[in-house]
Amino acid sequence: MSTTFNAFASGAELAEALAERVAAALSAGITARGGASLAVSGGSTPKAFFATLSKHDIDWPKVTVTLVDERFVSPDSDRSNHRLVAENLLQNNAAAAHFVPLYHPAEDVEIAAAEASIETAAIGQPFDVAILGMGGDGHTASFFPGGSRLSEALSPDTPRGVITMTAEGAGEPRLTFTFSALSDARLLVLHIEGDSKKAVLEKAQAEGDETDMPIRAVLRRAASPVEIYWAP
Ligand SMILES: O=C1O[C@H](COP(=O)(O)O)[C@@H](O)[C@H](O)[C@H]1O
Repeated sequence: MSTTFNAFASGAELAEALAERVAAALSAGITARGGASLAVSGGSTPKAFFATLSKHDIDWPKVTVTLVDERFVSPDSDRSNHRLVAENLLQNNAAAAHFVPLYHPAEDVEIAAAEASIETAAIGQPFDVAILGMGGDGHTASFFPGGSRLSEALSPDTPRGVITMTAEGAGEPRLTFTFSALSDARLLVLHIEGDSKKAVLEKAQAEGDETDMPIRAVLRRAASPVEIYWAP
Protein backbone atom coordinates (compact mmCIF):
# COMPACT_ATOMS: atom_id res chain seq x y z
CA MET A 1 0.00 0.00 0.00
CA SER A 2 1.07 3.58 -0.43
CA THR A 3 2.76 5.80 2.11
CA THR A 4 2.87 9.58 2.26
CA PHE A 5 5.50 11.48 4.25
CA ASN A 6 4.41 14.69 5.96
CA ALA A 7 7.27 16.64 7.54
CA PHE A 8 6.79 19.52 9.99
CA ALA A 9 9.16 22.13 11.37
CA SER A 10 8.42 21.25 14.99
CA GLY A 11 6.55 18.81 17.22
CA ALA A 12 4.07 21.58 18.01
CA GLU A 13 3.27 22.13 14.32
CA LEU A 14 2.91 18.40 13.81
CA ALA A 15 0.56 18.14 16.81
CA GLU A 16 -1.68 20.88 15.36
CA ALA A 17 -1.81 19.33 11.89
CA LEU A 18 -2.32 15.76 13.09
CA ALA A 19 -5.01 16.78 15.58
CA GLU A 20 -6.80 18.64 12.76
CA ARG A 21 -6.60 15.58 10.48
CA VAL A 22 -7.82 13.19 13.19
CA ALA A 23 -10.61 15.50 14.34
CA ALA A 24 -11.89 15.72 10.75
CA ALA A 25 -11.77 11.92 10.35
CA LEU A 26 -13.64 11.36 13.63
CA SER A 27 -16.29 13.94 12.74
CA ALA A 28 -16.72 12.31 9.31
CA GLY A 29 -17.15 8.92 11.02
CA ILE A 30 -19.78 10.34 13.36
CA THR A 31 -21.67 11.86 10.44
CA ALA A 32 -21.52 8.65 8.39
CA ARG A 33 -22.08 6.03 11.10
CA GLY A 34 -23.31 7.81 14.22
CA GLY A 35 -20.08 7.18 16.12
CA ALA A 36 -16.34 6.97 15.57
CA SER A 37 -13.38 5.03 16.93
CA LEU A 38 -9.81 6.05 17.64
CA ALA A 39 -6.98 3.66 18.55
CA VAL A 40 -3.88 5.42 19.85
CA SER A 41 -0.34 4.44 20.75
CA GLY A 42 1.47 5.03 23.99
CA GLY A 43 5.13 5.79 24.56
CA SER A 44 6.70 9.22 24.81
CA THR A 45 5.83 10.68 21.40
CA PRO A 46 2.07 11.42 21.40
CA LYS A 47 1.68 13.74 24.42
CA ALA A 48 1.52 17.08 22.53
CA PHE A 49 -0.77 15.60 19.89
CA PHE A 50 -3.07 14.26 22.63
CA ALA A 51 -3.21 17.62 24.40
CA THR A 52 -4.07 19.43 21.15
CA LEU A 53 -6.66 16.89 20.04
CA SER A 54 -8.34 16.97 23.47
CA LYS A 55 -9.30 20.61 22.90
CA HIS A 56 -10.94 20.04 19.50
CA ASP A 57 -14.63 20.60 19.18
CA ILE A 58 -15.83 17.09 18.26
CA ASP A 59 -18.98 15.29 19.40
CA TRP A 60 -16.79 13.42 21.90
CA PRO A 61 -19.57 11.40 23.61
CA LYS A 62 -19.87 9.61 20.25
CA VAL A 63 -16.16 8.77 20.12
CA THR A 64 -14.70 5.52 21.46
CA VAL A 65 -10.99 5.65 22.28
CA THR A 66 -8.83 2.59 22.78
CA LEU A 67 -5.15 1.70 22.68
CA VAL A 68 -3.17 0.10 19.89
CA ASP A 69 -1.16 -1.71 22.58
CA GLU A 70 -0.63 -1.77 26.32
CA ARG A 71 1.78 -3.01 28.96
CA PHE A 72 0.43 -5.53 31.46
CA VAL A 73 0.59 -3.00 34.29
CA SER A 74 -2.21 -1.35 36.24
CA PRO A 75 -3.35 2.13 35.20
CA ASP A 76 -1.61 3.73 38.18
CA SER A 77 1.81 2.67 36.85
CA ASP A 78 3.87 5.33 35.11
CA ARG A 79 4.48 2.65 32.43
CA SER A 80 0.75 2.44 31.66
CA ASN A 81 -0.45 3.62 28.25
CA HIS A 82 -3.95 3.83 29.77
CA ARG A 83 -2.58 6.38 32.26
CA LEU A 84 -0.88 8.35 29.49
CA VAL A 85 -4.15 8.59 27.57
CA ALA A 86 -6.19 9.43 30.68
CA GLU A 87 -3.82 12.24 31.67
CA ASN A 88 -3.21 13.71 28.21
CA LEU A 89 -6.04 12.84 25.81
CA LEU A 90 -9.14 12.24 27.93
CA GLN A 91 -9.05 15.83 29.16
CA ASN A 92 -10.79 19.07 28.17
CA ASN A 93 -13.51 18.38 25.54
CA ALA A 94 -12.25 14.80 25.08
CA ALA A 95 -13.09 13.95 28.71
CA ALA A 96 -16.54 13.07 27.33
CA ALA A 97 -15.17 10.28 25.09
CA HIS A 98 -15.72 6.62 25.95
CA PHE A 99 -12.46 4.78 26.73
CA VAL A 100 -12.05 1.00 26.33
CA PRO A 101 -8.85 -0.21 28.03
CA LEU A 102 -6.77 -3.20 27.00
CA TYR A 103 -5.43 -3.84 30.51
CA HIS A 104 -7.66 -5.83 32.86
CA PRO A 105 -6.67 -6.77 36.40
CA ALA A 106 -6.69 -10.47 35.51
CA GLU A 107 -4.65 -13.29 37.03
CA ASP A 108 -2.44 -13.41 33.97
CA VAL A 109 -1.91 -11.57 30.71
CA GLU A 110 -3.58 -14.26 28.57
CA ILE A 111 -6.85 -13.83 30.48
CA ALA A 112 -6.50 -10.04 30.18
CA ALA A 113 -6.03 -10.36 26.41
CA ALA A 114 -9.11 -12.56 26.09
CA GLU A 115 -11.16 -10.01 28.05
CA ALA A 116 -9.78 -7.15 25.96
CA SER A 117 -10.64 -9.01 22.74
CA ILE A 118 -14.23 -9.45 23.88
CA GLU A 119 -14.68 -5.83 24.99
CA THR A 120 -12.99 -4.26 21.99
CA ALA A 121 -14.99 -6.40 19.57
CA ALA A 122 -17.92 -4.12 20.41
CA ILE A 123 -16.06 -1.15 18.89
CA GLY A 124 -17.08 -0.70 15.28
CA GLN A 125 -14.47 -1.99 12.85
CA PRO A 126 -12.46 -1.04 10.96
CA PHE A 127 -11.28 1.71 13.30
CA ASP A 128 -11.95 5.18 11.96
CA VAL A 129 -8.46 6.21 13.02
CA ALA A 130 -5.40 4.25 14.20
CA ILE A 131 -2.27 6.15 15.22
CA LEU A 132 0.84 4.00 15.31
CA GLY A 133 4.19 4.86 16.85
CA MET A 134 7.53 3.24 16.21
CA GLY A 135 10.38 2.31 18.53
CA GLY A 136 14.08 2.62 17.73
CA ASP A 137 14.14 -1.14 17.13
CA GLY A 138 11.49 -0.90 14.41
CA HIS A 139 8.63 -2.18 16.57
CA THR A 140 5.16 -0.77 16.19
CA ALA A 141 2.17 -1.47 18.44
CA SER A 142 3.72 -4.36 20.46
CA PHE A 143 5.04 -6.12 17.35
CA PHE A 144 8.59 -6.46 18.70
CA PRO A 145 11.52 -8.01 16.86
CA GLY A 146 11.95 -11.45 18.44
CA GLY A 147 8.50 -11.20 20.05
CA SER A 148 6.99 -14.43 21.36
CA ARG A 149 3.98 -14.26 19.04
CA LEU A 150 5.29 -11.94 16.35
CA SER A 151 4.48 -14.11 13.33
CA GLU A 152 0.98 -14.77 14.65
CA ALA A 153 0.41 -11.06 15.36
CA LEU A 154 1.53 -10.08 11.85
CA SER A 155 -0.18 -12.88 9.96
CA PRO A 156 -3.08 -11.79 7.73
CA ASP A 157 -4.72 -15.08 8.80
CA THR A 158 -4.86 -14.02 12.44
CA PRO A 159 -8.22 -12.36 13.02
CA ARG A 160 -8.86 -8.98 14.58
CA GLY A 161 -8.36 -9.05 18.32
CA VAL A 162 -5.93 -8.52 21.16
CA ILE A 163 -3.09 -10.96 21.77
CA THR A 164 -0.16 -11.14 24.16
CA MET A 165 3.48 -10.49 23.38
CA THR A 166 6.67 -10.86 25.34
CA ALA A 167 10.03 -9.71 24.02
CA GLU A 168 13.42 -8.80 25.34
CA GLY A 169 13.03 -5.13 24.46
CA ALA A 170 9.45 -4.87 25.71
CA GLY A 171 9.83 -4.81 29.48
CA GLU A 172 6.53 -6.10 30.83
CA PRO A 173 4.34 -8.60 28.94
CA ARG A 174 2.25 -6.74 26.38
CA LEU A 175 -1.28 -6.69 25.04
CA THR A 176 -1.52 -5.70 21.40
CA PHE A 177 -4.11 -5.49 18.68
CA THR A 178 -3.25 -7.80 15.80
CA PHE A 179 -2.07 -6.48 12.43
CA SER A 180 -5.49 -7.37 10.95
CA ALA A 181 -7.22 -5.12 13.47
CA LEU A 182 -5.04 -2.09 12.75
CA SER A 183 -3.99 -2.18 9.13
CA ASP A 184 -7.36 -1.35 7.60
CA ALA A 185 -8.15 1.71 9.72
CA ARG A 186 -9.91 4.31 7.60
CA LEU A 187 -7.15 6.72 8.56
CA LEU A 188 -3.88 4.95 9.33
CA VAL A 189 -1.10 7.19 10.66
CA LEU A 190 2.49 6.55 11.67
CA HIS A 191 3.57 9.33 14.05
CA ILE A 192 7.31 9.59 14.68
CA GLU A 193 9.58 12.37 15.86
CA GLY A 194 13.33 12.95 15.84
CA ASP A 195 16.17 12.37 13.39
CA SER A 196 16.96 8.96 14.84
CA LYS A 197 13.40 7.73 14.17
CA LYS A 198 13.63 9.08 10.63
CA ALA A 199 16.79 7.04 10.16
CA VAL A 200 14.99 3.96 11.52
CA LEU A 201 12.13 4.62 9.11
CA GLU A 202 14.53 4.88 6.16
CA LYS A 203 16.13 1.59 7.19
CA ALA A 204 12.68 -0.01 7.42
CA GLN A 205 11.81 1.27 3.95
CA ALA A 206 14.84 -0.52 2.50
CA GLU A 207 14.96 -4.24 1.80
CA GLY A 208 14.99 -6.63 4.71
CA ASP A 209 12.99 -9.09 6.72
CA GLU A 210 9.71 -7.96 8.24
CA THR A 211 10.46 -9.80 11.47
CA ASP A 212 13.70 -7.78 11.94
CA MET A 213 11.71 -4.53 11.80
CA PRO A 214 7.99 -5.24 12.23
CA ILE A 215 7.01 -1.71 11.12
CA ARG A 216 7.80 -3.09 7.64
CA ALA A 217 4.59 -5.11 7.75
CA VAL A 218 2.63 -1.86 8.02
CA LEU A 219 4.68 -0.01 5.42
CA ARG A 220 4.53 -2.87 2.93
CA ARG A 221 1.14 -4.46 3.25
CA ALA A 222 -1.33 -2.41 5.29
CA ALA A 223 -4.71 -2.46 3.60
CA SER A 224 -4.98 1.32 4.03
CA PRO A 225 -2.58 4.03 2.86
CA VAL A 226 -0.12 4.97 5.62
CA GLU A 227 0.19 8.69 6.38
CA ILE A 228 3.54 9.30 8.05
CA TYR A 229 3.77 12.38 10.29
CA TRP A 230 7.29 13.40 11.25
CA ALA A 231 8.98 16.34 12.96
CA PRO A 232 12.62 16.73 14.05
O1 LIG B 1 6.37 0.55 23.71
C1 LIG B 1 5.85 1.39 23.03
O2 LIG B 1 6.64 2.14 22.21
C2 LIG B 1 6.18 2.64 20.97
C3 LIG B 1 7.08 3.83 20.63
O3 LIG B 1 7.18 4.66 21.77
P1 LIG B 1 8.06 5.97 21.83
O4 LIG B 1 8.26 6.22 23.29
O5 LIG B 1 9.35 5.71 21.12
O6 LIG B 1 7.25 7.05 21.18
C4 LIG B 1 4.70 3.03 21.05
O7 LIG B 1 4.23 3.33 19.76
C5 LIG B 1 3.90 1.90 21.68
O8 LIG B 1 2.52 2.21 21.74
C6 LIG B 1 4.40 1.69 23.09
O9 LIG B 1 3.68 0.68 23.77
